[in-house]
Amino acid sequence: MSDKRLPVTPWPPVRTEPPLVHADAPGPGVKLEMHYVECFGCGDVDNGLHMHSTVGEAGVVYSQFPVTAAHQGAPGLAHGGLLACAFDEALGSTVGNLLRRPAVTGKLETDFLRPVPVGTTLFIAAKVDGVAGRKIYASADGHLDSADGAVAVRARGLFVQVGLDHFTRNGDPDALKKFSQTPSRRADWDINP
Ligand SMILES: CCCCC/C=C\C/C=C\C/C=C\C/C=C\CCCC(=O)SCCNC(=O)CCNC(=O)[C@H](O)C(C)(C)COP(=O)(O)OP(=O)(O)OC[C@H]1O[C@@H](n2cnc3c(N)ncnc32)[C@H](O)[C@@H]1OP(=O)(O)O
Repeated sequence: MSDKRLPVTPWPPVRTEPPLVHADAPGPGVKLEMHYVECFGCGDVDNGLHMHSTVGEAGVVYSQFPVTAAHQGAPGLAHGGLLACAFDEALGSTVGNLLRRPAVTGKLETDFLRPVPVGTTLFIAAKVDGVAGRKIYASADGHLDSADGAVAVRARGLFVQVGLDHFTRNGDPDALKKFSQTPSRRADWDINP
């Protein structure tokens, strides 16, 4: 397949430092827990994406999105918005777990290169590409049905580090308590850039 459709803009788009994996980050082979039970991407939600992620070598996090009939856009095919959601989850999980810096998606771009049929599983490989202050750049490839299957979707995201008060102030005042109900989550994250 020609790469003519892929972005030609430099990535990351600004000068960055290499990502510093946190000393307490889960290591290769560790299966990541859902970050929040009500998360549409990784939580225990009816018709959610039910994504599972595992830390790989060299700062890569592998996530799987099993595409079901509940995720259709066109008949028999995954909805593009839900595919973008899967990448938001995979990239956010990579940033959150490896850097242990609370961050939200500022920008997410996706290239849909091949259709993703219902019944397939998208194997997503994500990594952090660079950090510039609060700005964290990450990217991922989504492969059809196996880790080395054809690339169907590619994504690039900018995550912006926030204080934990972002979630209590803008969302649920009990957000931190709810996050911490997932056993591996603690409110003792590094919150300063
Ligand atoms: C999410 C859970 C985290 C909870 C933590 C606890 C446990 C988690 C554990 C593990 C995590 C695991 C999994 C996470 C999985 C999935 C995560 C899904 C994430 C989401 O789904 S999250 C929802 C969608 N997301 C939003 O709901 C954001 C709404 N938004 C805002 O809340 C503000 O907009 C904010 C905070 C983004 C920035 O606001 P702000 O005032 O703090 O800062 P400011 O505007 O100055 O931006 C600072 C620098 O970023 C540049 N910048 C910003 N936006 C840009 C853009 N679009 N394009 C280009 N550059 C951009 C500026 O240009 C500036 O750059 P510079 O410094 O160079 O000037």
